[in-house]
Amino acid sequence: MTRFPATLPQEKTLGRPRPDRAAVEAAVRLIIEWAGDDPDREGLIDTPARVVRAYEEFFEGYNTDPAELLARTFEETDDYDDMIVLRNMRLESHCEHHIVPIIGKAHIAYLPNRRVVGISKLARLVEVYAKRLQIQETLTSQIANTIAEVLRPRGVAVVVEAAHMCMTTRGIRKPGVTMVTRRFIGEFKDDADLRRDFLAQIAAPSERFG
Ligand SMILES: Nc1nc2c(ncn2[C@@H]2O[C@H](COP(=O)(O)OP(=O)(O)OP(=O)(O)O)[C@@H](O)[C@H]2O)c(=O)[nH]1
Ligand SMILES: [Zn+2]
Repeated sequence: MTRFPATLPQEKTLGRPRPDRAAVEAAVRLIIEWAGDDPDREGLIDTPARVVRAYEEFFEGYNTDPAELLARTFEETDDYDDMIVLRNMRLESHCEHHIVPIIGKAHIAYLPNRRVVGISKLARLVEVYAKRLQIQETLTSQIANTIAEVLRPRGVAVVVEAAHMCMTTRGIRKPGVTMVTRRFIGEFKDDADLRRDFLAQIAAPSERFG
């Protein structure tokens, strides 16, 4: 039996009112002072503005509706009905607990139900959710749920493997540890052979073709 999530996670974040840039720069200046440095010295004077520009990049996923990204699909794929896999996508995110980088990779597969999507859109989908604050479990589920809801494929599989800098560079400090999260929907959930096939695909050595 094919199971899909009933609805997409609510996009409560889109269109929220935001504080203005000057207020955010002032907050960064306060952190510099709190750390014990002088925010007016030459090397730091432009830092609040730089940090805000950098954070704009890190959090740009709040500006895009993920479902809209996948809206443009190609119908009628002749008879292609096997899995479509996008593997080894670099993933850069920030954890919601410490706002510290999460670096890793994502792998996505889906079993089309006549409709396919441009492959770059799947990579963009990963990017949109990665450039928001969340935990890795939620990130993994959101990517899978959106593909399931918008494309209505026969199945979706998402695996994320990442290192959390909040665990490697501070706190417990365990460099080399990675976290693996997986979400299987539809036929990937029901069919252990299919799941193994997908996991073998993403484990295989990959060659750089270009
Ligand atoms: N499950 C999960 N935990 C995460 C993720 N990112 C960070 N964490 C954890 O979130 C937890 C937050 O725990 P707290 O005790 O509130 O924070 P903390 O005092 O900074 O904890 P330590 O990191 O253990 O020093 C930590 O255990 C982190 O390792 C994630 O994506 N998923
Ligand atoms: Zn963290």
